[in-house]
Amino acid sequence: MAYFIKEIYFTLQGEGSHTGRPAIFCRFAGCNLWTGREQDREKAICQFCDTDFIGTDGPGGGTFASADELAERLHSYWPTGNEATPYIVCTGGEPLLQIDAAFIKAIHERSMIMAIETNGTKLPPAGIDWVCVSPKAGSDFKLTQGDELKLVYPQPEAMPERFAGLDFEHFYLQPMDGPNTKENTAAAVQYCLKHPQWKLSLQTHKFLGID
Ligand SMILES: C[S@@+](CC[C@H](N)C(=O)[O-])C[C@H]1O[C@@H](n2cnc3c(N)ncnc32)[C@H](O)[C@@H]1O
Ligand SMILES: Nc1nc2[nH]cc(C(=O)O)c2c(=O)[nH]1
Ligand code: SF4
Ligand SMILES: [Mg+2]
Repeated sequence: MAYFIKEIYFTLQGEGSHTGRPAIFCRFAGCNLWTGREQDREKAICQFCDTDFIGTDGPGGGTFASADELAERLHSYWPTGNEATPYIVCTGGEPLLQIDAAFIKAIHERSMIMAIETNGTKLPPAGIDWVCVSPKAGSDFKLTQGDELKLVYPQPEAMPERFAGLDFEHFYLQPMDGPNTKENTAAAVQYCLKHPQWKLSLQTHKFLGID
């Protein structure tokens, strides 16, 4: 199977449990909750997306003919001469529209760790090492277990109470970035203080000025 990749880059994980961890980002093209075109945003299921995931034209992007070819390319982004195990974050767009068993196998054959960021509308194939689920209001939410649930806050039809009982190790609120970032951040802080099951996730890469 071919894989359509918007961009590949090496940076620090900016969000959630692994904030600060060096990671190779593999951004899959395409999403099932928005076309990615500005003129379609208003009628999209997910309307607050901060990401360009259309096409394969970003840095390191392209069409990869096989799982081995993509895994090999990802591996080449890890700095040589150190002991740490390469850590890959698959995101998008929606990575579970494309990730299959062959790709997971190709990652593990090269002794790399595979994490995903997903909207939770598709069930993942077995074997992914770290699953971060970020539910979206109005979507057909299916993935009720994983390592970390990272809810963008606030979403009136997807408030934290709906997700607090699900099978995750970590529960995060991530303030919705946009015209009301400051108010959303203050509201997320207040929610966490009242409901300490939830922790705050900030998009640290945005204020660090890294990708
Ligand atoms: C661009 S999405 C790609 C992965 C997947 N489609 C998803 O939604 O989880 C990566 C992460 O960014 C979050 N995100 C997107 N737009 C955001 C915004 N405006 N403010 C805060 N987080 C946002 C998503 O909820 C998700 O956790
Ligand atoms: N540094 C950095 N960390 C991230 N964590 C999740 C991201 C994403 O877009 O999925 C992201 C991103 O775009 N950049
Ligand atoms: S589901 Fe994820 S990639 Fe798709 S539009 Fe929403 S935030 Fe963006
Ligand atoms: Mg991002």
